[in-house]
Order: sequence, then C-alpha cells, then structure tokens
Amino acid sequence: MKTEVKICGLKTAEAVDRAVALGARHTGFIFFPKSPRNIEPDDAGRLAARIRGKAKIVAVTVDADSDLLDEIVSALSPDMLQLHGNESPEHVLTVKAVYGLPVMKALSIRDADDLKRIEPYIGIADRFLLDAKPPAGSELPGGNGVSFDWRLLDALDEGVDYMLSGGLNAGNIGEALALTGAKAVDTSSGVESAPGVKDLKRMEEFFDAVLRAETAIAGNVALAGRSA
Ligand SMILES: O=C(O)c1ccccc1NCC(=O)[C@H](O)[C@H](O)COP(=O)(O)O
Repeated sequence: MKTEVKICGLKTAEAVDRAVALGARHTGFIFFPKSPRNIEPDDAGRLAARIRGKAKIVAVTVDADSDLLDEIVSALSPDMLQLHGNESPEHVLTVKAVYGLPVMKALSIRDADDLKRIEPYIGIADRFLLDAKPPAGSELPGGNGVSFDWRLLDALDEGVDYMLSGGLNAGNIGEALALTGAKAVDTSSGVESAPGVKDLKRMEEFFDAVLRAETAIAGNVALAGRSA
C-alpha cells in the first residue's frame, strides 16, 4: 500500500495488532482526558511495545504542559508528537528542541483562510495533520468524525507534507484520495463502532477501500497517459 495510513485513538492490544497487520504505518495514542480515546501513558507504552519498529508511534496531545509531555515521552518513547491544540510555532520549536522528536502540527480547516495558518509553521513543523474544525459544542479538538471540503487543498503548496484527516471512513476515502492526491491519511471514529471503540471489521474495510482507490487512481493515470 502506497498511502501512509494512521489509525488514531488506539486503546487495546487487539486493535493495535490488527491496525499494524492491515498495514497502518502510524498508530496514534490520545492523551486528552475529555476524549473517549484517552489512554494513560503507561498503558500506551505497553501497547506500543507490541508494534515498535513496525509502525510509527504517535503521541497526540492538546496544549499539554511540560510535566505531561515528560511523562508521555518517558512512558511511551513515541516516534512523533502530534500537537493538536493551539500550540504556537515558537512552542513547537521548543518542544522539538526539548524532546528531540519530530512534530506533526494539527490544524483545523473549514475555509480557504484556515490554510493560511500553515505558513508560520513551515520549516518548523515536520508534518501537518489537516483536520476538520470541530462542530459547535464539541469538547474535542479532534476525533469528531466530520470532514472539511477537500477541494480547498487544491490551493495548497505542493511542498507541504500533510496527512489528510477528519471524518474519513471506508465510504469516503476513495473520493478523498482521488480529489486530494493525499499521500497520508488519518482516521479514528470512521473505524469505530462507538466513540473510543475500534471496530476490527471497519478497520479492514478502510484498508480495503484505500487499496481499491489506489488501483482506480493508477488505472486512471494509465488511461490518461494512453489518450494523451
Ligand atoms: O480523537 C480524539 O478523541 C482526539 C481528542 C483530542 C485531540 C485529538 C484527537 N484526535 C486526533 C486525531 O488525529 C484524529 O484521528 C483526527 O482528529 C480525526 O478524527 P476522526 O474525524 O474521528 O477520524
């Protein structure tokens, strides 16, 4: 599978093992108590030990203070930190310097102006996670199962390394990949049966749909080449 898939919000050994067996290249662990996907750092560390070296381990935090980051980094030894709050570019730089880890900065997108928020992080964040803006009233900055208008990414500079996120599931990932050409995608609630409960069948369907989309896109490219 060419597309890098991140399965986020993992909480059980069964789900971690299956995600990686299906081809996930990134596994996300959420450290945000209000989330149904919240996990304690030690528990996440035990789960991550099962798949270390087989998939990247991503610690997801929201405006975390240094005590929490210290605890997470020491218990989990993540490969990457995903900062999913209002962390400034300066703060991202500090976090990278303190922990020596790459940072994926999450930004929430609803309209064209939101994409401009990428600019100050260019050269600082190692990657971006482009997620949808949370619906009104949601207490969660991510994991809301809502998508943004993927066509907005037509305006994105090709050099921006991003992971497409927000409301992706087996039913819409084909269209999302065809429209955006994203090289990396992230899903959480789209592979759950209830908030925080990963569904192994839905995970399987998601990976199948990514593979089908890749085959269709490659076929279209070949056809276009022949008729040119
Ligand atoms: O998933 C959460 O509960 C969560 C809580 C707080 C901050 C971030 C969170 N998720 C981060 C992710 O990377 C999710 O995969 C992303 O927001 C997409 O979620 P979904 O729309 O459910 O696929």
